Amino acid sequence: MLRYLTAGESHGPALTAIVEGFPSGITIDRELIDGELKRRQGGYGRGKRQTLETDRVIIDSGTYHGVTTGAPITLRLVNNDAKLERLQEPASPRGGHIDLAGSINYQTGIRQVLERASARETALRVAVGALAKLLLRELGIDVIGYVRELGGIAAPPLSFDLPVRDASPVYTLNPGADPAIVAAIDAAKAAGDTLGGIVETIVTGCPIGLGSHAQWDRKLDARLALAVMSIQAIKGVEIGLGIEAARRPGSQVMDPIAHEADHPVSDRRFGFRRPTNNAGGIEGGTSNGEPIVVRASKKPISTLAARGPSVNMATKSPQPAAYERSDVCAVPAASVIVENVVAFEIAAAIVEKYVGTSLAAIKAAHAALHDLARTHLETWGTAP
Ligand SMILES: Cc1cc2nc3c(=O)[nH]c(=O)nc-3n(C[C@H](O)[C@H](O)[C@H](O)COP(=O)(O)O)c2cc1C
Ligand SMILES: C=C(O[C@@H]1CC(C(=O)O)=C[C@@H](OP(=O)(O)O)[C@H]1O)C(=O)O
Repeated sequence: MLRYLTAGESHGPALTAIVEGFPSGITIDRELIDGELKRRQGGYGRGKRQTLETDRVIIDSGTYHGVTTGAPITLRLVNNDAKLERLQEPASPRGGHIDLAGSINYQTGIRQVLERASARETALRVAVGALAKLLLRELGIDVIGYVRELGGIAAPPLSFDLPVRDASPVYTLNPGADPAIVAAIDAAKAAGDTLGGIVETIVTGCPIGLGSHAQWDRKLDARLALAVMSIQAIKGVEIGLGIEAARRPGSQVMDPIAHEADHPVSDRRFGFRRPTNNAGGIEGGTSNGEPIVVRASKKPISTLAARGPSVNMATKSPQPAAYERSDVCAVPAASVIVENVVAFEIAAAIVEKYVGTSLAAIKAAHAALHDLARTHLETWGTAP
């Protein structure tokens, strides 16, 4: 079983993740992991904090001469802005944050709970997902995330007709990338407000048969939804058509099935072709070989420079919500986070399916199960 835990506070000395069950034999590609961390730090609308941090992964365990051993892998990120013990207790809780419910739940101040709830933790989740990508790429599985919509303005969708890597670079919203969206972020900032958006992740190259229909907690769509929904500020998750499916008749939701007799032996889909992908690559909790499409809505950031109404925790009298500094928009960052969180869940499903302790074992099982499925189809109806 591939799993991980994270630890660390936003302004503590460091953030740590322990990844358990990661197979042996995979060469650590630091450039890939640090590249993902850099992508997460980018995007138009981020606040001052990103100018202070330079996220680079430190690997404290689980490798030997740069190759994974199968032992738990410790990933660490240093916080440059480490000042936890010097930070003051906010006088008033911020709506949209853990501040009120968390300090009652844990009987602490607001600082203790907000530090752990902070999306600073998503840096670790990206590092863990990037590690997972090192396994996925060995099997030809690619994961890409991008922005679909920001502040209600549509961004160009990714074309399904092109190989995913060539179709579109990640939509990072550097200044000038999309004048309408950049202007909307600038306007929100000037008003002391913030913007949210919709991000999408597409996984290509998945074998048929990740997840299972047989039990609720083994369903791949359910696992993806849990993982993505757990990301700070994500408020909705869809697979394929998602919510839109409810508005259409069945004939416009169900993906027809065809078969192409003339397909290569290595074809992941054994010649089966689907002209549409409304299911988003998952039917009955199981990957069906089509691209997996996960969409998520990210709420606008709740900490407002214009300071929303709140109350003083000591006197209970009205006092605007606390404000120190904040992002105005972190939707591009969310696209990178969702992408890497999805990558991890796909890798976990791979490790589970192929019961793999090593990369070699996973590759052998991958090939053997493909052959088994092909024989199953070729001899269909002949077995007693
Ligand atoms: C990449 C990223 C950056 C974020 N930056 C901020 C921020 O600067 N200020 C803030 O108030 N919330 C920020 N958030 C959102 C909060 O972490 C989140 O809303 C809060 O922890 C409450 O969790 P919930 O919205 O999931 O209920 C950010 C979220 C993400 C994904
Ligand atoms: C540090 C990160 O995001 C932070 C997430 C966050 C929050 O409340 O979630 C609040 C801000 O932190 P600070 O108060 O230090 O400016 C963001 O900068 C990061 O993404 O690396």
